[in-house]
Amino acid sequence: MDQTVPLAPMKMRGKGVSVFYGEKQALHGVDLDVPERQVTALIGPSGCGKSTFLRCLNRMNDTVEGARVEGDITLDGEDIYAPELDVVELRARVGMVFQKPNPFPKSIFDNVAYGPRIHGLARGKAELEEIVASSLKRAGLFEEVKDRLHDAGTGLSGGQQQRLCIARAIAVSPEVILMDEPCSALDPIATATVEALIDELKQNYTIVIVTHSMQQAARVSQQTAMFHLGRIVEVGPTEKMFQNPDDKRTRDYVTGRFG
Ligand SMILES: Nc1ncnc2c1ncn2[C@@H]1O[C@H](COP(=O)(O)OP(=O)(O)OP(=O)(O)O)[C@@H](O)[C@H]1O
Repeated sequence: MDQTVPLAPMKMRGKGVSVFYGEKQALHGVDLDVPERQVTALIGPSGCGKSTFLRCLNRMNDTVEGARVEGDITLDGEDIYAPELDVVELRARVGMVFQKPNPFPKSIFDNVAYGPRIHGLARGKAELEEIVASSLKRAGLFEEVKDRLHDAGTGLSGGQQQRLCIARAIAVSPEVILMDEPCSALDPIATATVEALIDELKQNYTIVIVTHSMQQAARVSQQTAMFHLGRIVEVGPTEKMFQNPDDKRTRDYVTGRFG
């Protein structure tokens, strides 16, 4: 089976990835390559391990008590589980946007400035302001908030909050952005705005998105991986996965017949 989308270099590679939560094995030897500057969608029925795999890509499972990860995952060929690797640095390179918008209880400005401040990315006030403005612009939010940057981030609408969280992720110049059902708490209009943004962001970032919406996977991704019971049953170019999948489980799932 062809596991890759042709011509794109691989930004991240997972090989034989298994994850255990205590005694329970949630992933069984998953292989998945993530092409650079493309959107990879992870799909599959609830509990099949999509979020678990996503969290392996920036070692968020390290924060889950009792979780153990086996196998190899590389970023630009570097082992992200190497003992000497700085996890804080890794999470700046591989950022994350969660299901529920989770702005800090701080101003819009401070939400975006948070990462650059802790990573020492700005040499002064003007540079920090520039990073905040450009991150908000790239997240498609600047025009809506430019006159109230010092208001609370939590006062924004759900869709605006999610774009604020995307701006916060972008502000530390990540290379990869992981998104765990980023639109599940949003209405259709805010969803369309975030999807358009994802499409634009792929020019500069590699994106991996977990989604339950088949329409969303089809609209935003170039590569799709179908998970089932902790394994990948099929991975390929999104168009093929939706129009002519090899595996019956993929076919049933993308057409809504999965029982
Ligand atoms: N912190 C945890 N402790 C114990 N088991 C967990 C934990 N997180 C996930 N699991 C289990 O691991 C399996 C995979 O879960 P995961 O959340 O990765 O699936 P998913 O495909 O993302 O599901 P969903 O689509 O419902 O979000 C499930 O059986 C789940 O119950």
